[in-house]
Amino acid sequence: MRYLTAGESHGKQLTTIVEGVPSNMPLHREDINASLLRRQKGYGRGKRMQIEKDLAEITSGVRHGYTLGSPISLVINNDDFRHWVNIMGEDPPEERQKSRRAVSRPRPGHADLNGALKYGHRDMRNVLERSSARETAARVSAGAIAKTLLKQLGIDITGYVKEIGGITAEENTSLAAAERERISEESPVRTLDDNAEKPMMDAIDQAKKDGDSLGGVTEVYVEGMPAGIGSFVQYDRKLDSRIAGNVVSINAFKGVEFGLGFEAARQNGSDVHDEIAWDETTGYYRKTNRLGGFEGGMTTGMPIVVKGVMKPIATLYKPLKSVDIETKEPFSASIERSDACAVPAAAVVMEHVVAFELANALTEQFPNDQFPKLKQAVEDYRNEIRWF
Ligand SMILES: Cc1cc2nc3c(=O)[nH]c(=O)nc-3n(C[C@H](O)[C@H](O)[C@H](O)COP(=O)(O)O)c2cc1C
Ligand SMILES: C=C(O[C@@H]1CC(C(=O)O)=C[C@@H](OP(=O)(O)O)[C@H]1O)C(=O)O
Repeated sequence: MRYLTAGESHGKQLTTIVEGVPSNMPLHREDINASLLRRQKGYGRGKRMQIEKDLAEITSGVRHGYTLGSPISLVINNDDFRHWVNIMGEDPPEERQKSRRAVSRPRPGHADLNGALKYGHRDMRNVLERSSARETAARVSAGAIAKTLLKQLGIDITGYVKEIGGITAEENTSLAAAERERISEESPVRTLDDNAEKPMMDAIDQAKKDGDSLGGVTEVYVEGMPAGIGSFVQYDRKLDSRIAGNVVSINAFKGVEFGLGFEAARQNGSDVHDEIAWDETTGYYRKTNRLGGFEGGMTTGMPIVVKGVMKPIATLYKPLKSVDIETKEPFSASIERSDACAVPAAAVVMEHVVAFELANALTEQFPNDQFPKLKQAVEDYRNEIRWF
């Protein structure tokens, strides 16, 4: 499976094309829209999210609620486009086009300057429009299709917030614990709007007051992946590395950990590796899951536990210094709107990005044009490895 996205942040719409989804898999736009709605929630987001109401329209590849095996295309409208027609429209009236100011002031922490240098754009709007995390809505729509596939194979995946601005979700009341309990439900990632997460919300409020922003740690937890998915035989077939690359491809993500992650560097081997056991119902399993579900680039059959690190939002009300590319003069970046913290939304994005890579690995390992046959092949494999 693979997908491509297209679309500018304030352009007309986002487009996603997903290829390689087998035929005869039930798929409903409601499932995709539920995911999109979750991505829009979360304490700390700016005014843009009040304007958008993300809904995906399936424009090809699905008929009467089943996939056809042909490419699935999806479109999501940018409701904000109506405010940007003169700037982002294909054919704005000429007099307005003349009065339109080029963006010549690159924002630190964004793609603006590097993208301008690379593509030769003196108007950095040509960079920032596409580099915006608006694109993550399209990625979630692709991931929602993958999640539908995984769910029908008995694989549940959920993403949640672990940490914001150095404040960790407490284990007992945490988003993590609550989410794990509800893992097989529709998994509405909590949106930092109840008392358990009050310290995080306070920290976001304080950052906002200070004109600052916060990052954090998100975690994705996957149950039900059979052992042996991925491969050790070639570097680019290692599934953990493919997941890591995909996580870091999300806007503002700077690091990934599996299981104990960086903590493993500070432990003895006997406190890091997971002993192997077997019983009739489960087959092989690990007594602990400190490695987070991967050994040798392949799944172990234990839950996959992967964390992502999101840097604080780059656009700050407390302006950072930069240089105007026309005058070469320094300036302080001023802004009109931005998120103060997008970690809850990013947890949903990460969940969908990981889901896609898992679905991709499964369809590679059990290639079949027809979903019911793929499902049977996965079931046969599960039975086979239980008694291996
Ligand atoms: C869901 C989400 C929302 C984001 N919202 C903003 C925002 O409002 N302002 C901002 O400066 N960056 C925001 N970002 C991050 C930027 O898109 C990102 O930092 C920028 O494109 C540069 O890419 P890099 O940080 O991966 O190097 C957001 C990221 C995500 C995942
Ligand atoms: C539009 C989304 O996120 C945007 C990502 C983003 C950025 O710089 O990445 C900047 C903000 O956009 P704007 O400049 O229009 O306020 C966010 O709202 C979204 O998540 O759908």
